[in-house]
Amino acid sequence: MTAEVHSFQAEVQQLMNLMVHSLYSNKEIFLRELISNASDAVDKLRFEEITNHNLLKSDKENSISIRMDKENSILFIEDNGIGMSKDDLMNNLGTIASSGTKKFLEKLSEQDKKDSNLIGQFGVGFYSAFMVAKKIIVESRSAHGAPAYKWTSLGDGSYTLEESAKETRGTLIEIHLKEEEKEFIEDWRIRGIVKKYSDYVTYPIFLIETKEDGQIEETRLNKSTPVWARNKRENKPEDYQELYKQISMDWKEPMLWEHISVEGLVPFNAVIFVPTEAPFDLYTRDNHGLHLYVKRVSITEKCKELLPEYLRFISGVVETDELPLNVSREILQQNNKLPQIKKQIIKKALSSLQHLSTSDNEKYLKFYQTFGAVLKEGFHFDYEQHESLSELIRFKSSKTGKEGWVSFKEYIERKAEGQKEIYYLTGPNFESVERSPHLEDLTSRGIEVLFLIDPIDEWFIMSYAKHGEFNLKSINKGDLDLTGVGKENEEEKKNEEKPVEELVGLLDLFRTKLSDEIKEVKISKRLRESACCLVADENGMTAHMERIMKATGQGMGGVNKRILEINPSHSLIKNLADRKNKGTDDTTLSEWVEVLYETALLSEGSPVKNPGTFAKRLTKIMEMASNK
Ligand SMILES: Nc1ncnc2c1ncn2[C@@H]1O[C@H](COP(=O)(O)OP(=O)(O)OP(=O)(O)O)[C@@H](O)[C@H]1O
Repeated sequence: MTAEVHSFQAEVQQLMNLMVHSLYSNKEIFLRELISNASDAVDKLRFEEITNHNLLKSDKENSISIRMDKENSILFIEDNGIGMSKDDLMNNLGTIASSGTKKFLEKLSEQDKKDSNLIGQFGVGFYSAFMVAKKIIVESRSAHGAPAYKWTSLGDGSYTLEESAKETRGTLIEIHLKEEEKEFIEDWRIRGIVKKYSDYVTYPIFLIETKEDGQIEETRLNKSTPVWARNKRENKPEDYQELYKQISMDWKEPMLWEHISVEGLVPFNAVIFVPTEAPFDLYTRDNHGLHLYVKRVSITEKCKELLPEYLRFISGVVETDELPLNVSREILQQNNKLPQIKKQIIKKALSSLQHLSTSDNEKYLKFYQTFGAVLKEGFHFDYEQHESLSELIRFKSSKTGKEGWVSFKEYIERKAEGQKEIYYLTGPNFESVERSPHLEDLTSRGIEVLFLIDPIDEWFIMSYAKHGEFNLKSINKGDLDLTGVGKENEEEKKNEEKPVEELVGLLDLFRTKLSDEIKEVKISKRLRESACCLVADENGMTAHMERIMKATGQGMGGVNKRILEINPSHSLIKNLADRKNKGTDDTTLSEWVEVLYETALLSEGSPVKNPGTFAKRLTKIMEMASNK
């Protein structure tokens, strides 16, 4: 039978060009990728074997073997796993199977493509073998029994398919090494690579060598028990690092790992990892989860039932013997043992983060800057963990400066005299809240204000209104009574004693003039330097929240009116009150009132309704002032 010629899908060709022309120095990872595929194939076989007794049998134990033909520089990697039919070969090795790889390719800019290190960071599976191969032959027979097929490619845009005489189930891959990559035919090199990357692989990896006397020698290269099932003391840091690379496709070292062995009611072993950097799909990923094994059989790679969404940056492996082997993915959702394992995993993950925060604060803050916003989602979804989560979150504040951080604990330790609430201000970024007029009185009293500047914070605060005995109090919402809190302020005392009658006329003017825009005008207790500011009702929506709602298409129209607070000791307010009381023409005063309101809008980061009119009014007022 003649071979059929097929073209690769465009993206595959793109990926292969990347591989073939890659200057990536860590080419040895190709073997890790092929071994990982072989191990997956045996996993799949074992999983299917439980329910399907008609699969082709193998006379060897489930394993992976590596052989070399030194004379012709060919490396053979063979497994007796599930194998591939002709269609499988076309679908798996002619298109891009993994959607992650596809996204990776889409994400690569032209500039990035020149950065060969990305290859290593991502781990691009089977095709990485083209970094070292001038030709690859894959002979495979599906365990379902269809005839075997042979796939051949030079990595040049096409591949051929023809029937093969292979009788045993599984896959045999021939890597015809490029002239300059012959180091990979040396057995010391192969031993080293397997040890380095694939020591944890569940199935035996054999090196098969023909000795000078013709004897065939089989040496097992990997350890027999996977990392998670061994005693912690037997494992070296490198064991965990390698396991991480295998399961996460992340080339960077993990930031943190935790080996969990639980004996109780539902015994299980697990290793969980926190990455150093955020995966590109951290906010969009819906395929988070842990790799679940039951009695060494891989059940599913992303078991969502084992990990809450707010810990979706964690990857890892869980093995338990407490589930039936033939557990289907649907049954997993109803299984009552998984929630118990999940609970333990959450507990361990949070406590190991807590431990990191006390043992290496710098490293913890790096973690927090990368994953803190995701962690905060937990306040909404996991009431039970509020206490542990509250120990883990950090804030910028009026005292930390832009680079610093403060925890709830530190905040409370340095609270001001008489302080019974935790004060916070929400906003889109540090700059916008740092100079907010709402801070003035608090700052002058030496009271620290937390800056809630993550987009998620408005939701966080809805789910977490109290920390211990301290209510969390927004400083731009409702009344703010700071009597007796922090440093007493002489200025403040004077204000309180001051009669407000002289402001009545001006307040009325504000009310009539701005009745469409604001809910109320009040005398402020929170201002020192600014003439006025806007605040939300106790239960109302802050300007920041309103902007978020609008951005997410849930605008509230004109319904959400705020309160304008004016500073009775500000000379501008005093002058305006004087003018009003002396009966100055309302139309001129109205202009001032409008401009004051508009500056309050600008200082909270909101746009003015009509910038052109605002500019004209301001110019007119400046002109009047300059004439004096
Ligand atoms: N030894 C093998 N036995 C059976 N199927 C295999 C084997 N090697 C590869 N495959 C099939 O080819 C597919 C593509 O492999 P490839 O390594 O490119 O991607 P992947 O393993 O799915 O994803 P990743 O990008 O995560 O490595 C696999 O999903 C699998 O279905």
